[in-house]
Amino acid sequence: MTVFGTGYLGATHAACMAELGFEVLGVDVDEAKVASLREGRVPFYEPDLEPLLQKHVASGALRFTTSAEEAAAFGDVHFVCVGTPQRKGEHAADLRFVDSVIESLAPHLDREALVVGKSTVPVGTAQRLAARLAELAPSDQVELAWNPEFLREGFAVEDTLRPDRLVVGVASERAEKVLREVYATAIAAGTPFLVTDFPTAELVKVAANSFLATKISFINAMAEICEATGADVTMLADAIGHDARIGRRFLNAGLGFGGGCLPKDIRAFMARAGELGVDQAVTFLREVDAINMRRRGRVVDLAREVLGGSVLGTRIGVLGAAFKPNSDDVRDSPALNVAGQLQLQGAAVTVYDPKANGTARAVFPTLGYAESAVEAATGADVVLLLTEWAEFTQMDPSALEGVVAQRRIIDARNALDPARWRDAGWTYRSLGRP
Ligand SMILES: NC(=O)c1ccc[n+]([C@@H]2O[C@H](COP(=O)([O-])OP(=O)(O)OC[C@H]3O[C@@H](n4cnc5c(N)ncnc54)[C@H](O)[C@@H]3O)[C@@H](O)[C@H]2O)c1
Ligand SMILES: O=c1ccn([C@@H]2O[C@H](COP(=O)(O)OP(=O)(O)O[C@H]3O[C@H](CO)[C@@H](O)[C@H](O)[C@H]3O)[C@@H](O)[C@H]2O)c(=O)[nH]1
Repeated sequence: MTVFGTGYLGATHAACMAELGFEVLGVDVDEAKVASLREGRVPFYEPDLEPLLQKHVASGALRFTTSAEEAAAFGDVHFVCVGTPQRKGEHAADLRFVDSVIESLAPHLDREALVVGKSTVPVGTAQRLAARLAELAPSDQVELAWNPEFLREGFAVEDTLRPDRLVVGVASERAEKVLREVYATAIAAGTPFLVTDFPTAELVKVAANSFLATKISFINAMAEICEATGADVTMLADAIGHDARIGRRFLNAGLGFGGGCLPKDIRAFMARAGELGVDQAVTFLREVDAINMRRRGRVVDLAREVLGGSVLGTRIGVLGAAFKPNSDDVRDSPALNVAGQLQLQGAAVTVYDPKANGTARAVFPTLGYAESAVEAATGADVVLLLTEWAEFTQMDPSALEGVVAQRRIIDARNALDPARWRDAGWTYRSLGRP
């Protein structure tokens, strides 16, 4: 089989398919990425992925190329894992990479093949691509299926090898049969395997991400109320989370969601609903987005408040740049956004992230970068915890004693024990906790 796109999703999928016993060819247009993967080096940080890559590159089960023609000849199942980012200045998804895979692959498909979309796309895309595939492929035994992916960064390998469900949108029993063979290991282990039509499969993905985003913004809205009343949003989340119908997961209030998925997916969903004339069905997502973006401003305001009204000329130590821990991904990162806003307002900002300094520097070269939490906090008038890496949440306040200029900390992820910091003489502030 082949995997088009070897980013966070595709590289993981390719390595995991090799782990399941398939011969896999990864395809990417980025020559540097392909060169790195060929040497067994994952060009981003994802726990557990590199050993898997190295094992299967070494055995020859996993190879990489930049040639779509080579891929067409290599396999009968072709996964599409390329990016579908937000279009510049718009809410809609940019589908040019998905389109280009079909345009480059289809003309070489001269025998039976199944093209399986995994990228997150607006509903209706699969039907359009299936028609294009039929137009371009020399063989009439070429078909499309849609198999959305639900993996989380930081747990990508585990989620791929042991998914909590598999969803396949198919147009024929033959396609279903092929996908049952591909996922035989997970199915045998009891993973629910849901067979749907194209639009349902596409919608399952955006509905799931919309629900997760809504859950986070719901608790962040409660955090705003807690701040106005002196209530504690963490205890509130614990209490409502005990209701099994609600559940405690994804109720961590704080700086809100970012990354390459939730923000752009809810926006693309709104744009698509607008095109379909059903925008009213998802106008609540506008509020979900707005609540989420307000969290970033709230942290900047809190920093200003703690610093006596202005950040101008102050020194700020920032812990975390990635959009979440255990990842080096800084796409739409709330942490970097806050760091950038504070710098724009005149603070000297020094950032430290255990894995994301490099990716952060590439998009935000003007910020200061440190090699450790202590270095970032050196001389700081306030320290901001913006990504809850274990390295930060387990830190003892004494580690920064005598390092900072002022013992002030803003815990924007509600990830520290307030008593521990206050008892050590720190001014501790968080979002939605007294
Ligand atoms: N990152 C995640 O956790 C995750 C999880 C589930 C779904 N998704 C979805 O998967 C898709 C990919 O996301 P990602 O985070 O891996 O993106 P990414 O930007 O990390 O990777 C995309 C890759 O596709 C390559 N590419 C572009 N055009 C190509 C072409 N014509 N042929 C071959 N390769 C090409 C790019 O060079 C890049 O390496 C998106 O639709 C995303 O919404 C991502
Ligand atoms: O209680 C919570 C949980 C998460 N977040 C934030 O939400 C964002 C997204 O987190 P998470 O969903 O864990 O990360 P992703 O790797 O982006 O995964 C989401 O997006 C992927 C791509 O579509 C999907 O496959 C996954 O199922 C979906 O969880 C991050 O900024 C988190 O800090 C919170 O603020 N509070």
